[in-house]
Amino acid sequence: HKNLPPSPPKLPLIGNLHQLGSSPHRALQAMAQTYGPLMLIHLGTVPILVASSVNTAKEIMKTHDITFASRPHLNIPSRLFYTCKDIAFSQYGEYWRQVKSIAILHLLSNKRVQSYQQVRVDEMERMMNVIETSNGSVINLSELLITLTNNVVCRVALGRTYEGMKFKRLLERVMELLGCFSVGSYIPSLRWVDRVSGLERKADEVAKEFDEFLEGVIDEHESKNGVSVEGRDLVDVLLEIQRDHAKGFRLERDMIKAIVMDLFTAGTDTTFTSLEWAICELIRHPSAMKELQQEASKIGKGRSMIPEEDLDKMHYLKAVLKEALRLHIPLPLLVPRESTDDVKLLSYDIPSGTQVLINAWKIARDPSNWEEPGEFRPERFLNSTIDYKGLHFELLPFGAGRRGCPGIQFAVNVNELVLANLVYKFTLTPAGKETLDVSETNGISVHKKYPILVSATPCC
Ligand code: HEM
Repeated sequence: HKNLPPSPPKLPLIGNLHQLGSSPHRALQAMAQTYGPLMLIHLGTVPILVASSVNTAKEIMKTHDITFASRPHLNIPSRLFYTCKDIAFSQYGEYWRQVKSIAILHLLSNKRVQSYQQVRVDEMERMMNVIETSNGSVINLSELLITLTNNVVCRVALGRTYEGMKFKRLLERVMELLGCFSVGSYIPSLRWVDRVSGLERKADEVAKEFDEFLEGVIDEHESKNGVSVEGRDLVDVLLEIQRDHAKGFRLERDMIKAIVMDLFTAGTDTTFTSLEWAICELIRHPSAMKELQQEASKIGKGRSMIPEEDLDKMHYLKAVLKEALRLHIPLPLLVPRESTDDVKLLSYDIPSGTQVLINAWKIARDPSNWEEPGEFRPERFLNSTIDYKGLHFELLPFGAGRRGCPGIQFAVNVNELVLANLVYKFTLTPAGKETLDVSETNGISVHKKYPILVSATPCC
């Protein structure tokens, strides 16, 4: 006798799986037009609640946040993250609380993020030098931005950079696998499909390679007894907590590796993606680019770079980054959640154990929340109090509530510094149509399909 939310008709065994296609956030947007802002779809035999409006997202992530604060146990994340001993995929409870607070205290708090200012400046300058020495020939800006975000996270978490394609390719493969659909997670009787298709094997191979890399990092830290190039880094802190058994919390080696791996996958890809989209939209909108360059030269006043202290005066810069995050939410369906109790949502009965997706992408492009939602118009944020920190449910690129992203400040500080200085120092001219193309990749995070290729000439 339960009053369940409306559901689209489903096929036996596969449910609505066939309707999701390669771009689930778009398919779910279309389904919500018919079935409403709170619908219950079925992926295989698993019911999934999909929220697609400000009101329904708020009910889940604010009113009933604690009920929806867990994550479902999924096959691929479990294989990659040491049976979900990381932060993002671990179930709600004491373990998650402990590891999240360690990551915040030692890596992501405002104070810690401020302390990495020199690392950001070094890496930004290093990138500017590469651009400068290109002497106007075509460069792959996307590639440079990935290296920059990777290096920043490596230096503060691991104490030094690990450059080279092998590491970058490994991270890419983790993100690809997280975006793959595991049949066995949704149709238990077809678990064998994941084995036959090679998905489980690929996940195990990547997990093994990452594990070897992380073992090397930990050995390096143990042998130098905690003194790294950058001073005390996150791995040093985690090893210290492991030795001390602080507050009776036992941090095992697998947990350390899962936490570090999580921060890489959650932190580098999303930060790079949002910066790449912002630059792409600026190149596509020369008047917005001009406005931002004028602001940059006013604040820069002919100095060699715009320092971080001055970024707060750059209101248009902040508006550009917000607008890019609105139009191109890096994780369009956020990270799946799961309820841990029966709950009444609006007038519907939602049973304990229901998986939940929030279609933040649809909400950020909903004409009832935004004027001309498909247009890139940074001005809309100039006289608006709407922010992305999880209090305004029309803009949720970082999620909200207990499971909201703890890395907002980390990402924003990198992106503001790099974008401000890039447009301050260079005029970017696109090389070829694909740079302006807004096609997206498929997967858990949505990238620009084609890299940004530009020639850069110094601004006088
Ligand atoms: C523009 C950049 C970023 C975006 C768009 C982003 C987005 C998100 C989203 C949507 C979630 C899930 C929120 C939810 O379920 O409500 C999340 C979780 C998380 N993010 Fe970020 N993130 C970014 C940068 C970072 C950075 C730089 C770090 C760390 C270095 C980070 C670490 C995490 C972690 C650890 C979680 C899991 C939180 C939990 O489950 O309790 N993120 N992020």
